[in-house]
Amino acid sequence: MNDILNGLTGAITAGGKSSRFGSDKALALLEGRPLLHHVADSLGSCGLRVVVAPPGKYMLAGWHNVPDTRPGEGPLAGLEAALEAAVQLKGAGWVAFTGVDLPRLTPDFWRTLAAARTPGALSVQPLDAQGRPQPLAALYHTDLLPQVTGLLDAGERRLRAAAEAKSVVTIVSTELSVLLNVNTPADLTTILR
Ligand SMILES: Nc1nc2c(ncn2[C@@H]2O[C@H](COP(=O)(O)OP(=O)(O)OP(=O)(O)O)[C@@H](O)[C@H]2O)c(=O)[nH]1
Ligand SMILES: [Mg+2]
Repeated sequence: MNDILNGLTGAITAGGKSSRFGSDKALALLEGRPLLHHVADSLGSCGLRVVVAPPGKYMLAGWHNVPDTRPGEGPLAGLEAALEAAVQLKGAGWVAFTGVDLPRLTPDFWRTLAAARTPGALSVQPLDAQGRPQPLAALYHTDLLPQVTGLLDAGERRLRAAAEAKSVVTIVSTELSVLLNVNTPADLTTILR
């Protein structure tokens, strides 16, 4: 089958400390499976798949383990590592980028983002329940890599700074529940309600 996701690199940034969760949330179970596996399933059709994490920390069959370029510096640094890996392993193109803690993402969510790309766009981001772009479940083009590196070198750490507003396409997600984000144990309980 010709799946639009096949042309994308799927990337999960998984180098966080889970300080609010209290234990490694990537391995926390939802419906009997680790959050990391739920997220990985949503990106399973991507032609290349990378997880940015310390070497050997997670075992994901079919995924390349890529180490952080700047360990502990947050998800913007995780994006830098993911874009670098995508360029090295596949060449220039689009990366579907997310974290370990959005377990309700689906392949169709990513297909909707992929279908919304426009010429000249460098990122596609869904609007959350508050109408704000959610940069942790978004597409980024590898052309952003020099800019992301420059931002990090200048001290920027906010993921939402990765792409300028004029190069971001935003989409209204029909199913906002796909963006449910687990930061605390209570968030996980809420998801199950
Ligand atoms: N590769 C990488 N990923 C990171 C880093 N910091 C956070 N992340 C990931 O970014 C995503 C969203 O971050 P948070 O929700 O803040 O997760 P966290 O940093 O583990 O949790 P807190 O310590 O509670 O903030 C998660 O998938 C984290 O694993 C980092 O330094 N490197
Ligand atoms: Mg954090």
